[in-house]
Amino acid sequence: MTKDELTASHCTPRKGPGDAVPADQIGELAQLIGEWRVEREAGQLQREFRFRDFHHTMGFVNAVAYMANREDHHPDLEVGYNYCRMRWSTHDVGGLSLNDFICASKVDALVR
Ligand SMILES: C[C@H](O)[C@H](O)[C@H]1CNC2=NC(N)=NC(=O)C2=N1
Repeated sequence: MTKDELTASHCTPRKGPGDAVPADQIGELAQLIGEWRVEREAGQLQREFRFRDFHHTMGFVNAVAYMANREDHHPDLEVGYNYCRMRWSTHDVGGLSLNDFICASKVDALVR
């Protein structure tokens, strides 16, 4: 898969351990979202974004929220004046599903 294909993909319902990304496929997907930290043990993707001020931070957060609602897949956010720390994981899978990589890639496209 290419980065563009990942970004253009959409989330689908993924439930249960059978929908987790197999360990031997995580590396290949991780290469496509190189700015994210892939925490295999915790089963999550994490990235920190920095902004000029609160207006820019919240513009980004709102764009992410809009995308997440459309995809029905939602990040954990830690937001401050000029930063947003973001984590993606799939609760229904208990770790990483393809949905997490899709959404991380879509977020990358917002700040490109
Ligand atoms: C029914 C609905 O698809 C699920 O509750 C979705 C909503 N958003 C979600 N977001 C995340 N991050 N993980 C989930 O498992 C999840 N499940």
